[in-house]
Amino acid sequence: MLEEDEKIEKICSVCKKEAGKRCSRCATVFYCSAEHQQQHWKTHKSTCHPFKICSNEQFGRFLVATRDIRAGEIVLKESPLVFGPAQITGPVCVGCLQGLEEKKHMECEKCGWPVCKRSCQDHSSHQAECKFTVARGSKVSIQHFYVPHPTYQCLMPLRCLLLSESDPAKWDALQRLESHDDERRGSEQWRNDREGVAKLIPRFFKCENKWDEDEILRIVGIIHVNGHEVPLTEPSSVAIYNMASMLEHSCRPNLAKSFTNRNEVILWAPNAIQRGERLSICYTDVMWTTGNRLEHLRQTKMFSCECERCNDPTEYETYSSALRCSGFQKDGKCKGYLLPVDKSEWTGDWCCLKCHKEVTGAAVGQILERARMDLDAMQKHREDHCNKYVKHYSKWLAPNHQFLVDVKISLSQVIGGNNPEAIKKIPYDKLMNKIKVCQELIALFEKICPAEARAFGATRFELHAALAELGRRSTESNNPAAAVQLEDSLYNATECVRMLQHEPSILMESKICAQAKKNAETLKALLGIKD
Ligand SMILES: C[S@@+](CC[C@H](N)C(=O)[O-])C[C@H]1O[C@@H](n2cnc3c(N)ncnc32)[C@H](O)[C@@H]1O
Repeated sequence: MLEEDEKIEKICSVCKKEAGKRCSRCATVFYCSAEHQQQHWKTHKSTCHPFKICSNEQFGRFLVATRDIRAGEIVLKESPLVFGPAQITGPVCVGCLQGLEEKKHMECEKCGWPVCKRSCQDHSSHQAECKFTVARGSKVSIQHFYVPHPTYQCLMPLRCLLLSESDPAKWDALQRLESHDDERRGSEQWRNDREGVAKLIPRFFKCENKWDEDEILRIVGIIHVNGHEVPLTEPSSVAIYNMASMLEHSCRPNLAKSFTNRNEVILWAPNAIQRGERLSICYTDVMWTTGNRLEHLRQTKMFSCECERCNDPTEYETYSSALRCSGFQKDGKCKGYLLPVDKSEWTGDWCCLKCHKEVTGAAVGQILERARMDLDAMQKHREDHCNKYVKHYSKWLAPNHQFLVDVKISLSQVIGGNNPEAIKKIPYDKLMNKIKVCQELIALFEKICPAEARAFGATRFELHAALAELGRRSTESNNPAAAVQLEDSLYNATECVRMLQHEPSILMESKICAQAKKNAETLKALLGIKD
């Protein structure tokens, strides 16, 4: 793809004469002189990205790096085309989108939609729907605050539809996004959207002839396929971006996603990316098993993932979706792992990679369902519950299985994590166990999700804290290993900061990052390291 670039005539974007300079930020436009480059910057800066848009039959549009991207570089920072409440949500403030409690809210003076404070009724994102609601002739009246509210399902689609009048340029960009209209038609989700949105909007807003059902359903499809969950409010909200919506999915993506306090998305590269590589994010949860990821992508994004990770049932020999053969055999001796007989059929029969015994899909399903239910029921903030779960399900699940990893992440945080002093009081074996759990998690993340910045950041923080405590104890007992342990702690604190540097101040991760920064300074002083 990029070889074609080499054949492109290098012509100055300003005077169209032969050009010897290339824009170093995007590597896609040329100039004959520094003056012309400077002159062109005003127009060029909005499209100056280190990637270009490509497309093919299978993926539609996708983004490809036009130059080498350094580890840590921001690849794209973008404001949303539109943002609003999630489809299934209790009442939230229509200005800032924060959740509301029954007696602690007010109503927009013009239209009646709930807001948390007066200034929120003037929020720009509420204006078009406010006018539109006023036009229906009566104010909205939200009465029930503790259940998902049906009218809220209409809000995000309405915000999108009203862009055609309030912001035609954004409306055009929205129209170009994939809706999977035909594939969605007839599905359970589509039927719910038809009843809950496409039929409700005309009825509720008294606008029978404004949009037809198919038009509304197409927009709902665009929201499902392209919407990003934004975790800045409680409950989370949804935003649609223009460029970011063109990123393809991979179950081992190369970009990390974060948000600013203003709902901008930040896509950055935790590790270096080579020119010509395709840029990707994960549309589902990278920690899930292959079966769960595939199913979720099929249901919500309408495609069957064929990425490298999905094509390798061992998932880079981590066996993250595997079960243990021993759990299903009477003698319990076989140490092999079970994986599906057919790698694209995760609900079919499974087979042991070692002894080749087969287990029915139903038996596998039963264990997974039980493990999932116990996971939902347990108290993850309790170390004893976590240990009990890990001990019990290690009989059936491979050590890197989604459910065990979920509990091990909790365990890494709860061991000595009650308060800043708690780690000083835990016995040596617990401290070593915390270190072991963190190291195993990091080794797993490096293989299956090297760009999962938040998981890395949080686990690096726990590991740094445990190693600092180990170093402290070693120092007290004159153990010569102390220096290495403290250096290792410093390395993990620094990595934590690197991974969480783009997290917004609203989120806990940003506080963890700030604490890691402080701790790194203390460790440097202790080790006599100067910047
Ligand atoms: C958010 S959109 C990405 C942009 C889209 N390709 C476009 O042209 O607007 C998501 C859709 O892109 C396609 N897509 C993204 N990643 C894919 C992948 N790994 N394999 C197949 N299709 C993919 C699917 O059709 C998916 O529903």
